[in-house]
Amino acid sequence: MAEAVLRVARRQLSQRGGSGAPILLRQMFEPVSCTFTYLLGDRESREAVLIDPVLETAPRDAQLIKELGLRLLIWAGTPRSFLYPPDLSLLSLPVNTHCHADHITGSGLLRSLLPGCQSVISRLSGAQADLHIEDGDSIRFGRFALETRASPGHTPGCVTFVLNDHSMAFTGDALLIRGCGRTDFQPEALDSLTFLPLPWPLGFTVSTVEEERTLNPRLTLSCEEFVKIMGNLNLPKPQQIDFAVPANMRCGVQTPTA
Ligand SMILES: N[C@@H](CCC(=O)N[C@@H](CCS)C(=O)NCC(=O)O)C(=O)O
Ligand SMILES: [Fe+2]
Repeated sequence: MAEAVLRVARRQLSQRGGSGAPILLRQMFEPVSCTFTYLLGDRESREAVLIDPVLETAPRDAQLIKELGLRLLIWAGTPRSFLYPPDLSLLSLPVNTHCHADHITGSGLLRSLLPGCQSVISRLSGAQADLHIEDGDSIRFGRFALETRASPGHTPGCVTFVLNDHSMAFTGDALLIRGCGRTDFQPEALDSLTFLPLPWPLGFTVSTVEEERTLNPRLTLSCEEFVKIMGNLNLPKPQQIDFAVPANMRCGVQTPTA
């Protein structure tokens, strides 16, 4: 069994890094699907995790990981916005990480570009991966760990990753800055999302729970109002959905394209 698998410990939500060490953090952008990819690393052990890689930018991410002298343990399917929460009670409720509909994950290609790294996604996503995680699982990298919080709503398999010092949360499409992910892909998940009502990104890349609670218009809606609004967004289908979802159910493209 690979080391990365062993590093995913079950039910360790209360565990903290406690080192106070500064984490290596890079936020990267993929402009076609407007996806943020996050690289988190431990400067001491050089172990790293990549959240939400995109197929087209996987070579960029692999190069950066090599340039920084990092060893990628896993990638993790997830978010496009992150929060610095003064109060994590909101985030202990459904937020997200999921099988994407707007782009093909870069995870399959990264497995080829960085041999030894392993793909990770939630079991509830139903997608293939080297490693499936569930609510409460902790993904360790060096002195840090990401705690997995189930956050259905945008999709039933969405999860949010909370850094174990509780300084950051990677929420994905369920909770966007001033927004939230659409709920018409899997409407049965809507109930859970009503706890985290929100609107849409305005170009911001970082926010806080307090800020969203205050400034995110949908946080003040009643459940009924929220359900009504989400049911009447009438958004067009994501352009890549018809081939991105089937590909992502197989962990993306498995071999480098010519
Ligand atoms: N135009 C984009 C798709 C836009 C879209 O549907 N985004 C999703 C998140 C990605 S699955 C979403 O939940 N949007 C919320 C909203 O309020 O728009 C494309 O064609 O890729
Ligand atoms: Fe999505």
